[in-house]
Amino acid sequence: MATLVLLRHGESDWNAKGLFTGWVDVSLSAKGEDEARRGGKLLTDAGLYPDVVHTSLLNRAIQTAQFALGEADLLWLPVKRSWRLNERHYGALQGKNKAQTREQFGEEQFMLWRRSYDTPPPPIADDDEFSQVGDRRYALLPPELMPRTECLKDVVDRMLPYWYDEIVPDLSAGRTVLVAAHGNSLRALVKHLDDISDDDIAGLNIPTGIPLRYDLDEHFRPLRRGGEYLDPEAAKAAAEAVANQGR
Ligand SMILES: O=C(O)[C@@H](CO)OP(=O)(O)O
Repeated sequence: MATLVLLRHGESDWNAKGLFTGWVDVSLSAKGEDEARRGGKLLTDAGLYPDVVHTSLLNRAIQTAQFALGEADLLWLPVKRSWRLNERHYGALQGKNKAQTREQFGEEQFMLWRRSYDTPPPPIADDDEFSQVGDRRYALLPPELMPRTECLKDVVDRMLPYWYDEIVPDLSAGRTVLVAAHGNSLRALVKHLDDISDDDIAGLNIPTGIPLRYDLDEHFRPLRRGGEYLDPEAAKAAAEAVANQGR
């Protein structure tokens, strides 16, 4: 059996302001820092000690791992980072207010962009203030892989190679793996793990800062579908709050 722990970053400054964030590199809010520390405490309270951590290239996930691992006295852990764990690129919606977008385009279009499996928002222009073109952290990314927008299906497609090539080898070596990432990159991973249909994934929301534990069988499939949040009640309330953003 292998153990995987998924951790969505704590609340970011833009989560607090209700803005679409995607690849824009915002920091944790003070509340988000507290959530991340609490996530670390939940790990130690559960006796869960990761051996390795994987993060996206975005500060809010990196900071969350740091705060959580600091709390657990595990700052020394080996770490791997990849753009493949980044948040979904939100295209031209990056930097836009969710409630205003919903008012402007209507509930149906808002939800299609936000939660449908295969409808990406319009692409972002390279000269948009919230474009990542030219960002040094993606300098080694082949230009044809640099997204200008993504739907969840695109995230599944770019995340899965990292799952198979980098995370599964750690799990099969017997390591407990912590993945600190984002609402939509973790939805992509949970969709794969729990084999959730393209339609049903629209209803899945991941709360900030609450570790989600998966014990996996020899085929790296969950022993228990849906895994187990280390604070299930708080996770349920927080997932509902995520679902209701923009309302
Ligand atoms: O703005 C974003 O990048 C994401 C996560 O915060 O938002 P949503 O939950 O609306 O997909």
